[in-house]
Amino acid sequence: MNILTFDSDSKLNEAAAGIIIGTVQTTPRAVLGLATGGTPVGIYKEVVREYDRGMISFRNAISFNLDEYVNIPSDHPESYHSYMNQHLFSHIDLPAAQCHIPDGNAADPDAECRRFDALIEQAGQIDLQLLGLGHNGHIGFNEPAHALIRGTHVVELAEETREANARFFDSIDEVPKQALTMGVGTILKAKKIMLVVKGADKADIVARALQGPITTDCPASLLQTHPHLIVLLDAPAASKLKLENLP
Ligand SMILES: N[C@@H]1[C@@H](O)[C@H](O)[C@@H](COP(=O)(O)O)O[C@@H]1O
Repeated sequence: MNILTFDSDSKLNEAAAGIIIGTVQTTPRAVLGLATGGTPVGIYKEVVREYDRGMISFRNAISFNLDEYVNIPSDHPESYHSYMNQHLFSHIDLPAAQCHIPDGNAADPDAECRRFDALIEQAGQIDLQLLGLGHNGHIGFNEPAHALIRGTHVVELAEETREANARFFDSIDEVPKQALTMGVGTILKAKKIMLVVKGADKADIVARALQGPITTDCPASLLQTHPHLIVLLDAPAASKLKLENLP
């Protein structure tokens, strides 16, 4: 595990964007696993800035998003389809046919999950998986549970997750109760994982995820088992790590 801490948001975003861009530049048909939420917004902005400077083309890349809410129209401003278009896809030359996000409105959600997994399988391994971290330790929308699911599946969102994401909606009643999410098995199969966490409110969960026991109660703790995990933290998010125990 490689942990990097940053004293400014812009340096963190530049470093994370640099890792994404480096992967696309050095991998012939790079397969990117992409994330949503507040954390990656500045990273995508930096990627777009480099794209605008002519530093990178995504023409040959393929992307898979981690998750999508169930039952909100894909053009709803808070759907992850809208998020990705707004923050990344509409600004770069990644062909629409090569961007994959689970369809939260599929008539048969289980079939949609199998379709999504088959597409990932066909594309080969994910070269770089970008991850944020939920306050309860979720990755994608894999919530704490007795057992975690390997592939893409329908998940009931934890109340704390709905409360955390209510800031993006007019009220908590509008936050969907379910989502489709890539499973932890797929996430852990990525060749490289980049976990990005910002803010003092995540300091406790960062310490649990990276230095606590490996347990399904904190799905992000499974990342400790990954051979190529790079963690980018701002100083507040890193503040509860025990420096003497850093790997
Ligand atoms: N499903 C997403 C996750 O992929 C994200 O990493 C996490 C943290 O989000 P944020 O970056 O807004 O704190 O919660 C969301 O609900």
